Amino acid sequence: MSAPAHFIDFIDNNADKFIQRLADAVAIPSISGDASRRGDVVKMALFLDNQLKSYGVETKLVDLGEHTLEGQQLKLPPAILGKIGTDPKKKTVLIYGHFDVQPAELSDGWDTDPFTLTIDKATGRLIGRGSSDDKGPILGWVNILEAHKSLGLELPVNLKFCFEGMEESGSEGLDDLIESEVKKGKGGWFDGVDCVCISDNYWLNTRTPAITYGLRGLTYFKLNISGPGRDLHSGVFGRTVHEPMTDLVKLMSRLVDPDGKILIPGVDEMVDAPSEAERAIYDNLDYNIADIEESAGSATALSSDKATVLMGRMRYPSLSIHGIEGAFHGVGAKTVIPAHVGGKFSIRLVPPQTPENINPLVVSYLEAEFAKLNSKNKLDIECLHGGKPWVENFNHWNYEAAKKATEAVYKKTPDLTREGGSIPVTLTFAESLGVNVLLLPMGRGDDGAHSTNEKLDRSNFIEGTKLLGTYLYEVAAITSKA
Ligand SMILES: C[C@H](N)C(=O)N[C@@H](Cc1c[nH]cn1)C(=O)O
Ligand SMILES: [Zn+2]
Ligand SMILES: [Zn+2]
Repeated sequence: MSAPAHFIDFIDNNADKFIQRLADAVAIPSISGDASRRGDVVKMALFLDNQLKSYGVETKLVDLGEHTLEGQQLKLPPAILGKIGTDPKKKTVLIYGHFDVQPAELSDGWDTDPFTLTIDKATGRLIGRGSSDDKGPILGWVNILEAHKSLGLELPVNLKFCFEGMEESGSEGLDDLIESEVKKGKGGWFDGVDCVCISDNYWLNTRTPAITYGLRGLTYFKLNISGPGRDLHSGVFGRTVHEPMTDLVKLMSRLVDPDGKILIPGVDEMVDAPSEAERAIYDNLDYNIADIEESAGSATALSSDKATVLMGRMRYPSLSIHGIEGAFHGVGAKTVIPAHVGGKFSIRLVPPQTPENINPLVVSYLEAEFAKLNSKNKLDIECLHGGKPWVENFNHWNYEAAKKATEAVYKKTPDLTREGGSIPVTLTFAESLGVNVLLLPMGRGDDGAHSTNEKLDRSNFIEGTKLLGTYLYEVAAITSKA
């Protein structure tokens, strides 16, 4: 059963209205990692809740409790649970997405205000923070709901929704919510779910749609080094006291080599080498070094071998150094010795790695390396958040439906990929609901999620909405035959 032609026509005919809705969403700076923006994350939850309700979804906003951020005790933004349709003859698909975004400032190097959706008429790019990650995809689902309500068309499946506002900050509170709903059994919100679909990642390149069966996990650290009672004058105290920044830079330099090799003993070693057959999967993907260099904006790939680069993203761990809190970073030449600095790095994890088996290796290595510095400063190691990796069985009707939908909308066979990023809740859904989970991306490999000038191409938003809608029809068609 392919999607009805009038559904597809509705999407084409209402494209400008859908883009305006995306502009309204992008205008809310729902940055979960910034305490001063917490009100905006809540505003975004209410915006989305209102949209869902207006197209017939029964929703509830769930209070997830409190957490500490930047030394403040804050209420977590509510999660949105929704449902529409209870036909026992239909499959029930659970849709997950997130309405929070990464931080963005014009001064980071954006060409336009990150929270004003800018439409580049020449390229069709819809530029703004969250356009691709993940406001465009979640509004894709809203577009589908609007189309069905306006056309008086019955949805081909029952839908449940779980949208959160903390994904970019470790999905705090969400696992507990899912587990408590699952414990309720029959009356629980997720009761009766047959499969999960998440649209929150990207194609490998700019040409070929993808379906995704794996995500890396994550463990995120902050190394706090403190010593002097306050910031000091380097002319007065240089070569006089142990300097936190000097210790930190030394420690951070011992984490990873410039070629990506992780220097913490036992981390790289935990992952097996690929078989010839597995290597062939990467060799055969529609991807080349130019794709990564184009999306990175530089000719700096770690290897000229495509399979090596792809495996670096999909099936090996990686360690990235993100920044230093408390370090002098402004303009000018301030001659300061910072008193406290916090170095931030994270490790992307692949099976069998988990935060539980990796964190002790990280902590004992850093403590030993710090001891070698003979510094009188103090080191405190904080793990900010983490999540486990996930790999799914793609020989399942859920993936078959996504493949058929991709072929129907894009007239192309999708790349079958593993994503280098992380969505902590994915494994929780897979394990606690015991159902198949699929990632069906909307955006392209050069969207620049988390980066400056993040964009979603107009065609990806519109064709992507058709793709997500068609997928629901394909789920209904395949499972009615089974
Ligand atoms: C893949 C997804 N769209 C995403 O961007 N996930 C984030 C999750 C995260 C964890 N800490 C901060 N953000 C990612 O992979 O970085
Ligand atoms: Zn993200
Ligand atoms: Zn995301």
